[in-house]
Amino acid sequence: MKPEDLLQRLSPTHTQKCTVGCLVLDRLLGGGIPCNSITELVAESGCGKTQISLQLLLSAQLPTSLGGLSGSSIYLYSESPFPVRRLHQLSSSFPTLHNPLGKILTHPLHSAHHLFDVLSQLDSLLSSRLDSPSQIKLIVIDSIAALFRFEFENNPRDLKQRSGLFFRISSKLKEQARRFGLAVVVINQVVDVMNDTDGLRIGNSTCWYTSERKVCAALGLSWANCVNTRLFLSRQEERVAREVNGDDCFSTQTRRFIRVAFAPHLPDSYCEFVISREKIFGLER
Ligand SMILES: Nc1ncnc2c1ncn2[C@@H]1O[C@H](COP(=O)(O)OP(=O)(O)OP(=O)(O)O)[C@@H](O)[C@H]1O
Repeated sequence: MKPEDLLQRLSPTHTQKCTVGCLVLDRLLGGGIPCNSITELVAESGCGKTQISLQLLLSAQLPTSLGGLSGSSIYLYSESPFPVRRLHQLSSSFPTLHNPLGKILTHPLHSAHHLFDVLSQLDSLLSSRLDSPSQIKLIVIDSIAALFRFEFENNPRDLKQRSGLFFRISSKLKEQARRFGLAVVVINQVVDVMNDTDGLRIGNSTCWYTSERKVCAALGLSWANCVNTRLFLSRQEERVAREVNGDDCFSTQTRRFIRVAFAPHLPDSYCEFVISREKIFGLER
């Protein structure tokens, strides 16, 4: 094999992608969420991280001719219970899928160590389903920050252990992603940036703005080095005026944005997106 062939094989530009279920969002992402690597969705609460993940659980089941991965998915969750009703609602936008909820395996997570144990146990399941109609092609972890929040103190010993566990978890995920051709999506939260000196430039920016807060991704620099692609979601409340019986009435409207924070295969770009009852979709600029 020539070096350039190896580069081509490993480059996310050439790897298989999983459609997000919307052409505008796929265009932003160069075709969708790449297989063989880890993609992280970072945002404050209520921005749409879980909604996008749920849509991915469905779009991954689409045939490859429609941008899907023709596969089942695993959803590992640590916070709220698995949102079955919402998934059911979103599935109405995928009428060609037969029993889509039956192709999503779910498992609760109690701690970061538990996540590592669950991932280690997944090897045999992933192997047994390889190249079968029920092969697993997507793993979603919702959310990684919640798992680490309570387990470690802010002292040098705990921080060292925490970084060690980041690398063990991400190495396991990357190994599985490459071996089984999986797309891996990890959800992360944000922390406030208190002053300008707090912000360390990671990717396209030192910090981002959401709901008029200055934030950066939770879990710091060590974890940032564990993911291949980071997508930042934000929201902004806007006052909208409309006339009712000759009077001005004001209401608030939430605008949501998705931005490439860093990715080996994507430029710094963003687009606005909408969460409707039926689906999540991007808006043309
Ligand atoms: N059926 C629906 N129709 C329209 N919008 C919805 C619907 N269900 C949820 N949403 C929107 O999605 C938002 C929640 O998104 P989501 O749960 O993905 O946020 P999140 O970023 O995962 O937050 P958290 O970190 O708290 O889990 C809600 O605030 C709401 O605006």
